[in-house]
Amino acid sequence: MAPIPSVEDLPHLANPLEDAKRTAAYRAVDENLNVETHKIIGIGSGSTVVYVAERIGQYLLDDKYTKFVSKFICIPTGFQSRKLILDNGLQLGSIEQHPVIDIAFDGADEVDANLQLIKGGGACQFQEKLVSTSSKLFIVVADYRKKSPHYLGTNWKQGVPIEVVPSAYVRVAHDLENLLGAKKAVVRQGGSAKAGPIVTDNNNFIIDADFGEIEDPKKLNIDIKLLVGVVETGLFIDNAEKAYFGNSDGSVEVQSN
Ligand SMILES: O=C[C@H](O)[C@H](O)[C@H](O)COP(=O)(O)O
Repeated sequence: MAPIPSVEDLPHLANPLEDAKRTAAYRAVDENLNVETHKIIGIGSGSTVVYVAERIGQYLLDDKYTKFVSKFICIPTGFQSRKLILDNGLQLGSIEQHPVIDIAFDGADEVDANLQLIKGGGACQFQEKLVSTSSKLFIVVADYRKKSPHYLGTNWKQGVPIEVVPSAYVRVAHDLENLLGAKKAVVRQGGSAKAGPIVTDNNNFIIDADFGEIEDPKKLNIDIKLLVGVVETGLFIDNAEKAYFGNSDGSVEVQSN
């Protein structure tokens, strides 16, 4: 058993960007997780939420908190997330068993001034949105690159990730470009890791649709959802409560509505 290390005392990681992610994630857990009242915990996907799971694992190892954290049930958002939960000694549960979640933590690809998000850079947005919208509290953790200076689509240039049924990818790409005005809508390929499209944890494809700067993400989200063949968009609207951004100087900026 070991007491939780304070963020300030931690040795720097080799990569300053990882330091920024870790500081944001640790602060977000320390300031929002209530080990006595929270029990069902949503764990997102990506490289920043790794530090959320790590921090919660540190609470598990601290005598003061073990009796609470050992009773946590953590709800994953995909294969990587499940492994994060298990690797940190936490109890794994399912959203079928726990459709109401107390608090969820996850990363983001971009955050605008209204706390609207683009997510899905890692192709996990369907289960992430299922968990984040089933949670009473949803906290975003990110590094400084993710805070948009303006609209969504300003810094994140890869397009809005959209999960689609594989048989519908041609139709959805056509509709995104011809009905909704996407500059381009391209199926995400596996590159050198996999010949052909990547396949999500839900056995679907991802289309990345470039809409440039998105002035009205709420409307765009609805318009995309109405297209036949769309499973879920990477636009997370009116969902996040707060966002923690780790900066390269070790500071953390907190955005809330
Ligand atoms: O599909 C992946 C998720 O939406 C991630 O949370 C998002 O891409 C951010 O990932 P990272 O924390 O690695 O920047």
